[in-house]
Parts: sequence; structure tokens; C-alpha cells
Amino acid sequence: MDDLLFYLALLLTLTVLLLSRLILSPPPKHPSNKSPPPSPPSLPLIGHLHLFKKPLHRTLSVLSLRYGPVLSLRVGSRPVLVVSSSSAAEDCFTKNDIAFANRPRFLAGKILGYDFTAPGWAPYGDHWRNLRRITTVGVYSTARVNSFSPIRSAEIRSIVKRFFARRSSSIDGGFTKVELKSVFFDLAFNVMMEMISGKKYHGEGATGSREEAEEFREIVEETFRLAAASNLGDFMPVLNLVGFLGLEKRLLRLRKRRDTFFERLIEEIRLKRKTGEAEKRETIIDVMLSLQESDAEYYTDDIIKGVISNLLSAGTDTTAVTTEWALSHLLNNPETLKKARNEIDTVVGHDHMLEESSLPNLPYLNDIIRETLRLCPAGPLLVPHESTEDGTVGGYYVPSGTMLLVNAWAIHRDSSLWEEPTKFKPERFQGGGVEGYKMIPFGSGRRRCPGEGLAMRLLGLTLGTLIQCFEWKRIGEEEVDMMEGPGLTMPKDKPLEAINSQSSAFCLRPPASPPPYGDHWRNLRRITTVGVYSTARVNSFSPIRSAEIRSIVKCFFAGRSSIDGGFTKVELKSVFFDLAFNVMMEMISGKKYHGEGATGSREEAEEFREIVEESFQLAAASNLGDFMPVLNWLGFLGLEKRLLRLRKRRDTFFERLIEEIRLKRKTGEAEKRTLFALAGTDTTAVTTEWALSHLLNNPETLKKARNEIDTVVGHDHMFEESSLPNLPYLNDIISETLRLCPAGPLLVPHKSTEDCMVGGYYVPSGTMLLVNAWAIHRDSSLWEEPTKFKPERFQGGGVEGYKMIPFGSGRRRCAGEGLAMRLLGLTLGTLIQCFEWKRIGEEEVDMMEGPGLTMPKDKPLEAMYRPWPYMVDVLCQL
Ligand code: HEM
Repeated sequence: MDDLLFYLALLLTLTVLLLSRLILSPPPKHPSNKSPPPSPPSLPLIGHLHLFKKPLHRTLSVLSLRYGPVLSLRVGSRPVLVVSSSSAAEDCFTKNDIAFANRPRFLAGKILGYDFTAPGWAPYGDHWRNLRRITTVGVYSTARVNSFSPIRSAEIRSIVKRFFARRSSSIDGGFTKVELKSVFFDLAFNVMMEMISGKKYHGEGATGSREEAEEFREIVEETFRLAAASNLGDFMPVLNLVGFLGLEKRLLRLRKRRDTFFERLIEEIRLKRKTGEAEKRETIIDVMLSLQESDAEYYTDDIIKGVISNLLSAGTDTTAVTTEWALSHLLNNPETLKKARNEIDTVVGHDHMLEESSLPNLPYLNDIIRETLRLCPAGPLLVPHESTEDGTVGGYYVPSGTMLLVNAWAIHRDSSLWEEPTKFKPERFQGGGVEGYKMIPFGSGRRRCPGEGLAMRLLGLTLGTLIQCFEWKRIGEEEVDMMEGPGLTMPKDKPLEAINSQSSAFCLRPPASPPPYGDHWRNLRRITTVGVYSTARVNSFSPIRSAEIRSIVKCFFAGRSSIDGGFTKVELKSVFFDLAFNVMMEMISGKKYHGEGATGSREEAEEFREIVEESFQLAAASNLGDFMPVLNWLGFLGLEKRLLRLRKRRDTFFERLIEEIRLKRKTGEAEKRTLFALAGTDTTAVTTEWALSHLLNNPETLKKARNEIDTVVGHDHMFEESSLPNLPYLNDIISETLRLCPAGPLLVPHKSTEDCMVGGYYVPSGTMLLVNAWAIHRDSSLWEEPTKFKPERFQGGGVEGYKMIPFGSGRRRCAGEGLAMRLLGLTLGTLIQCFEWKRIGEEEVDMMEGPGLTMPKDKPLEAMYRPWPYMVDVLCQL
């Protein structure tokens, strides 16, 4: 029956085309007389249709190698332009961007795209612009992407939990086999559905019913099947008249199923909104319904359904497939996987799960994702565009009404643009962005993918978490097969299977005073992570840091002199100490002891300064009794007595603080902040002092930092913490300071609880471990010109391995890194933005370290400052 229809249709088409050839005049010439692009020989009627073999991006790539990177084809009645070079792609997305901002009107767009009103199908114009605007605000903006972060985080954790529960215990060395394609699909789908409707359909905490889930999986599968099936009628419209191959009927049936499903979802939320039961987090359907409430005529249910279905089809499979490719590449490149794990170990550690907030600090992980998108772009030919005006591409004439296929896959593998183009080598992205149009996995120009930010977050979080928590290897010796199968999003031909196991880590125990490694320590680490160090808590303390640094700037500004060219001398050691101390104390108790708005008394402040000084003095004094216990019996050097006296003073001070807050809680006056142990004051203060000292000795570096701040932050408002991720050079200055002057040069002593091997040597249980970070940071086999202050060495991202460990590593890694980096960046950035700095005289700042646990400067730093004239207005308003 189908065959009969086919021949009938062919006959009909033949007749129509022969007639049209006779009647129609030849195509108009371009006014500039430019010739059309080269084109392979074609067949009558079908044109080049017979050349459209799958995978299409590979076939077109071979044709382009033969006929050139700008290729003209004709598929039935449709002219098609295939572009396979970055310069021709640039032509399309720059000077011809508006001309090509349209989409071809395919049958699927009419039926599944709600008569071309869904964002991905809509023609370029007011309606598309409006949808792009409202979805940018309601879905893709940073604020919205951030607000959905808990959804992504919960989803990936539930997968980790499932893998962990399913792990095999002893067989296969603890490795378990797992099929990943469906895991990644369900993950992306759940994340999308929760954003859209607040419902999730798979795994722990699913709120949608099993039947609904099954129904929707079938709908999605059928959508991809039908969208991937080339509809010949799109190229020979006459075939649509005879319902070619029944595709139209299948599309209509699918649309009905999708409608029923989406309408139920919309209705549920509409009802919840009426009864005031709406979800805490505003779903995308909520956003669309609010718009409908204000303009029911324009925001019809069809428009809402179009937005939802577009998000699901554009955002689910693309992300899932990319994750699958990325892990496949890593399994075939174990060295890359190891490097990624080292980066995660160094930056995130082992005591908490990787969070999205760490992604900006994981450049190598990011490069792995980019390298995956280069080799395996989920839209290898982007999404077809169509021109609405005549134009020129690569010097050739392209008439209006031409369908454009940009072969991103071929451009990403062009050997004139990329070295060893088929090799998986994330290192090629080190050193920052890629210029031009050689890397376009998300397209470019007006119709560029709006979901890039969302996709990159989910990709980073998923891959990072899986690498952090599990060790991965291939099923056998053989490499993972990297052939692509048929389908729109360039899926893997063979679904990925791999093996994971819980990754293990080497863990040592510290000496007596801080709690030993074990349940109690783990519990403290857990509660302080939640209460102090988590991104949410670090963020919540941001106003404290901001107010503190502003109060210092205000003080400097008020104290400026007019003589000496407006430069004023200032002693900075105590300024930095008081700053760090105030910030810590405010976090701990809600009290501050120095400067404007101090609430603690002067006596208390003085008492505490003495306590801190005495604590550091005593902790730094080597107690020989710790190494020869017999000496403790003799009360060696009276150290024990001094420690006991100090403990009493500290106890009195802390107990008073706790009691004050306990009382406030009873009387309902409790501060929102929680009370935790004091840490991090001196370390942060000393590092700030070293950083500014280095800058004073390296005026060129200081200038470069100022230029960066001028460009990114400007002069019309005070520096804020939110700018820090955009100031890589400032960050590199801090890294370089921590390399040369780590505030814990020997880290903090560890102690082993098991016999183990280190560097091939046997180390018995009970051994104290001192890791000389200071020496490692200056090892000339690891660092070029190791004693030179050169922040540029960090350009291009993270440092692999263990050559940079100012915060330690492993389970006992410093928990306060995030907090410290914020305060360091904010302090240094603000001081550079507001003031000009110079040394007291010609002589360089003395860089000798003095005695003490935190590697303080031997001579406290003094410097000269004067306000930048262009900052005076802002400073006057403080
Ligand atoms: C790895 C993941 C992804 C890749 C590689 C990708 C790639 C692309 C590409 C190549 C295009 C066509 C650009 C063009 O026409 O020139 C596109 C369009 C689009 N993408 Fe993505 N995408 C991804 C994830 C997402 C996500 C997560 C969403 C939504 C949540 C999304 C929503 C869209 C939409 C709505 C369009 C149509 C834009 C328009 O026509 O105006 N994408 N994407």
C-alpha cells in the first residue's frame, strides 16, 4: 500500500515539476553578479536527495571536502546551503544573521510546533522576540538558573545514592556494571520536568505517577523518532498532499497525546494557583500562567504548550547525550580522567559533595566538557535556518528562501583550525576562550541556543560529581565504541555501559588537640559545613564582609593627608588582623569589636586580642613534652601551666559569649547566625599582608590588577564580592601569594592510624606527618622561576596534581577556603579599586618571614596610599 502511494506521489511530483520548469523563468541573477556556490551533479526531480545518507553531518563533510566549504544543494524543490568552514559560518551569523534568522517551515513545526508558534519553530519577528524575552527572564537568566540549582543538586545526589546502594561488595574488586544512557536521560528529563511543573517522575521522591511517567517516556521517544525521520514532504510539498508514508497522521496522533499530557500538567498548576497551594519555587508553568492572567488572548494554552514542549525536546536529549559522550571519552582517556579527579580532589576535597558553586574553580573539568562538545556536538548541523533575503556567503550568491545547514561537526574537526583534530585533548582549551567561529556547539547569532548556561551547569555538576564519588573503568580492555548512531542529537550508536566503584582516599589522623578522624570529627565537619562553610552560609555572611571593608576604606579616606602629594602612611598588619577578626567574631556571635558600629566593649576586645596572641605564641612554641612524654611530668618549661591559664581565660570569654546568646534566644532576641569555633583570623590577615607586600614590590602587577578592576567593576560603585568570579587576574595574585607565602607552610600535622606506603617507603601506624607545602610550592622541578612573584603562571586555569596545596588536601583539607578566598579577594580588590598604593621609600618591602605558626611577615607592613581622584565621589558617599 505504502509502495503504491510512493509511486503515485512520484508520478504526480514529476508532472508538477516538469510543468513548472516549462512555465517558470530561470532563477534571478544576483545584482552583484556573484556566482552561486559549487554544487555536485544532481538528479532530476529529487536533486541531491539521494546523497542525504546518515549520519548526515559525515556525508555532508565528505561532499564539502570534495566541492568546497560552501556548497549548494537542492533537495526536491528546496535550495539548501551547506557551510563547513568557520569563515563561512561567520558570514552567516554576522552580516547575514538577520537574513538567516528564520526556520524552514517543516510539517513537524506546523503540527508539533503549534503552527510555528513554539520558540524553536517560530519565524524571526515580533512573536519570536517576545518569547525569547520572556523565556530569558523566566527560564534562562542567571537568577532563574541559580534558583533551580537545588533541583539539579538533589537529582544528581539521588543518582549517587542509588549507585552507592547498588555497589557490589567484594566481587570484581568492588566494581559494579551500570548502563548510563538511560540514567543520563532520566536525570536531564527529571530536572526539566521539575523546572517546568514542579513534578518529578523517576527515582527517589517521585511525585508523578508511574503511568504518567511511562506515558511521557513514550511521547518523548516518539517525538524524537518522528523528528528524526526525514519527511520527504518537507522537500517535495506535493508529497504531503498524499499523506506521504503516513507521517502526518503519526504527527497528529502524537500531538494529541502530548496535548493531553501537557494540558493535565497546566490544569493541575492552574488549580493549585487558584487554591493558593502553588509550589514554593515558581515553576515555568507558573510564569506562563501569570502572563496568561495579564494577557489571555496572546498567551493561549497553545503558546504555553509550545514553550514547554520546546524546552523538553531541546533541553533533555542534548544534555543527556553530551554527558554520555563525555564519560565515554574519559573512559578511553584514563589520564584525562585522573587529571580531572586530581583537580576535583584539590579544589573540592572529600568531605562534602561537589556543588555547582565550585564549577568556576574547576577549569579542567570545564575544558573536558568543551572538548566533548567540540568532538560530539549534540547539534552537529545546528538546527536548520532559512534565509529571508538574498545575500553572499563565502563570496557566493545565496538567494532568499535557502535552507542553511551549518556543519558544526566538520568545523570542529577542521585540521586547518585544530591541531590533531580528532584527538580528545581538553588541554587545547587551556589559556581561555576560542576566538572566532571555530567552536559553535550552541550555534551563534540571534537563534543561538538560549539554554547554554543551564546545560553547562548540569553537565559540570553531573560529570564532576560522578568523578568525585566513583572510580570509573571500561567494561573490558576494549575502548568504548565512539561511533554515532542515527538521530537528531548525534546519540552514541551503542549505549554507554561502564563500571563504577566507590573511590577510596588515603586518610591520616592528626595529633591529639583537634578531634581525631572518626565519627565525632566527621560530625563536626558536617555541621560546620552546613552552618559555616557551605556556599549558602558563606553568601549569607557577605554583608558582614562588605560592611567591614567599607568601614576601613572610610577610615582611610577620612584620615588622608593633603601633603606629600596626598599620600598617607598606614600600618597594615593590625588593620588586616582587626578586619579578619571582626568578620569572624560577627559570624560567630553577631558582635564586632573594632571600628565603626562596634558593639563589644573595648576591654573585651583587648582581652580577646591578648588571648589570640597568647594562643598563637603557645601553639608555635614547640612543646618538647609532646615528643618526649616524660618531660610533661616535669611540667617542662612551665608550658602546661601557661596553657591551662590560657584555657581558663578563653573559657571565661567564650562562656560569656555563649551565655549572652543563650539569653537572647530565650528572650527571642537571638541573632540569626550560629555560634561556631573561631578559626581563620590570622591566616587570612597574614595572607592579605603578604599579597599587598608583593604588589608593592611589583608595581606592574598592581597596575594590571587595577586595569582589570577598572574594566570589570568600573568607578561608579564600590567593589562587591559578586565581581570576584570575573576577576581572574586578582584571583591569580591571591593564588601566587598563597604559593610563595602559604599561611600553613607545613600544613597542620597529621598522624597515621594504619601502616601504609608513601613514595614507595613503609610508614608505620602512629607516625606524625608534616607536609612541607612551602618547599613543594618552590620546587624548581615543578615551577619555573619558583621564587619569582608571577601571577601569570596561573593563567589558563587550575594547577594539576599536588604542586599547590596551601589549603592542604584530602579529608582534613581546610574547610574555610571558600570563606578565606572571598575575604581576600574583597579586601585586596577594594583597596586596589579605591586607593593608589606605593612603598614608604625606594627600598623594596622586606619579605622575610618571622617566627610563628602562620608564617607572618617579620616586619609588619607599612605603606603609603592616596584615594584615586575618580573614586572620590563614591568614597564621599560611604
Ligand atoms: C549540551 C546541550 C545543548 C546543546 C549542544 C544545544 C545546542 C543547540 C543548538 C545547536 C541550537 C540551534 C542553534 C541555531 O539554530 O543556530 C539550539 C537551539 C535551542 N536550544 Fe539548545 N542545546 C543544548 C541544551 C539546551 C537546553 C538545556 C535548553 C533549554 C532548557 C535548550 C533550548 C534551546 C532552544 C529553545 C533552542 C531554539 C532557539 C531558537 O530557535 O530561537 N538547549 N540548541
